Amino acid sequence: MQEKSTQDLERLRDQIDDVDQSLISLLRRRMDLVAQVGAVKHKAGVPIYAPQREASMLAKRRNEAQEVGISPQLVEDILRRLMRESYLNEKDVGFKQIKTDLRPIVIVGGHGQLGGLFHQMLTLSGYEVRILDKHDWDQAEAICDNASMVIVSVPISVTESVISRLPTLADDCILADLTSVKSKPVAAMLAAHKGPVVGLHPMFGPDVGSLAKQLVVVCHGRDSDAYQWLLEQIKIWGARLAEADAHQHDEAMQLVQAMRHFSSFVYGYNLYKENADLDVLLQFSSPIYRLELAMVGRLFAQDAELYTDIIFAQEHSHDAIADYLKRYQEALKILQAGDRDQFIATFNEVGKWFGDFAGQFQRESRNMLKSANDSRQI
Ligand SMILES: O=C(O)C(=O)C[C@]1(C(=O)O)C=C[C@@H](O)C=C1
Repeated sequence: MQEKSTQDLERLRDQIDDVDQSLISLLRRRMDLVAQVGAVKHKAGVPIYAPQREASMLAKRRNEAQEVGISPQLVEDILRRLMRESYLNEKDVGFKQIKTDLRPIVIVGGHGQLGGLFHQMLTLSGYEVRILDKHDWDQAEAICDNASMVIVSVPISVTESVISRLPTLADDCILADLTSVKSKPVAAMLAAHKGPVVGLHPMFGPDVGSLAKQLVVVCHGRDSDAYQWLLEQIKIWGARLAEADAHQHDEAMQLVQAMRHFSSFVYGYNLYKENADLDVLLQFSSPIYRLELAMVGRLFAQDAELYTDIIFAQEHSHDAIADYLKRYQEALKILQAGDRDQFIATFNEVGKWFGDFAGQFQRESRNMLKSANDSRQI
C-alpha cells in the first residue's frame, strides 16, 4: 500500500476507535440506568422481562435508524443483545418476594444444576431454602420439618422413588417437581402427599444465566390456589408460563425432546463411527452446518445419564423413533431409485404442510446463521 493510503487508513481507524470508545461510555451509562430500573422493579415486584416496552422501544428505534440510513435490523440486533445483558444485571439486584410469610423451602437435589438454579433464584427472592441431597436422607425428617414447599429436582430415573421416600409433609406444604416428564411424577406426588401439588418443567438448561423469556411448563396437580404465589414469583424472574395437561405435555416431549436428542445422538454416533475429521468439517462448514454441528456437539458436552434418562423416560418414544426410521427408509428408497420427481413432490407436499411456519422458521434462523458466521474465526 502507498504511504498516503496507509496514513489515510490509520487516521480513519483512529476515528473509528474514538467512536467505539464513545459507544463504550454510552453502554456504561445505559447499564447504570438499567441497574436503577432493576432496583425499582425489585421493589415493586415487576417482572424483569417487559415485552411491551421492548416492542414499542424497538419499533421506535427501528424507525429512527431508518431515518438516518442505518439498517433497522442492525439496531434491533444491538438492542436485543443489550437487553439480554440487562436481564443478567437486573437479576443480581434480587427479586421481590411474593410470599413473605413463608416457612422454609426444601429443594431435594438442591446441589444439582437445575436445583441449584432454583435455589439461587429463591434465595435472591428472599426465601429461606434448605437442601436435601442424596447423602442427607438420614436427616430428611428434620430438613423437611415445617417446610412450606418441597421441590424435587433429581434425575428422572429416581424421581418417583425419591417422591415416595419423602417424610410426611404438613397438609399445607406444596409439593413440586422440576422433572422433564410429567405424568408419572405428578401422579407420584399426588399419591405421596395430601396437600397442594404442582409439576413444573423448566424448558431450559441450568446455564441460561437469567430466566427472562424462558419457558416453564406448569402441570396442575391439586389445590392450585395454594401455589399461585410460586407461579407469580417465577413470572417475576422473567419466565413465561405455559399450562399443560401432564399427558399432553409428555406426548409433545416425545418429539421435542426424546426424538430431538435421539437424532442428535445418532448423528454424533455416526460421525464417530465414520471417524470424521471435525477440524476439516468445520473448515468447510456453511453456517447452517456449523449450527447443526454445534447442536449435536453440545449434546456430548453434557451429562450422558441426564440425556439417556430423557430419551428412555418417554414411554412411547421408541414408537416415534421407529416411525422416524421408517420415513428415513422411505426417503432413502426414493433417493436410491433416483426418483427426482418423487423427491420434489414430497418436498413440496411437506413444504405446503409447514405453511406459514416455513417462512417464519426461515426468518428466525437467518439471525442464528449470521451469529454462527460471526463466531467463525477463520
Ligand atoms: O425498561 C425496562 O423495563 C427494563 O428493564 C430495561 C430493558 C432494557 O434493557 O431496555 C430491559 C428489559 C426489559 O424487557 C425491557 C427493557
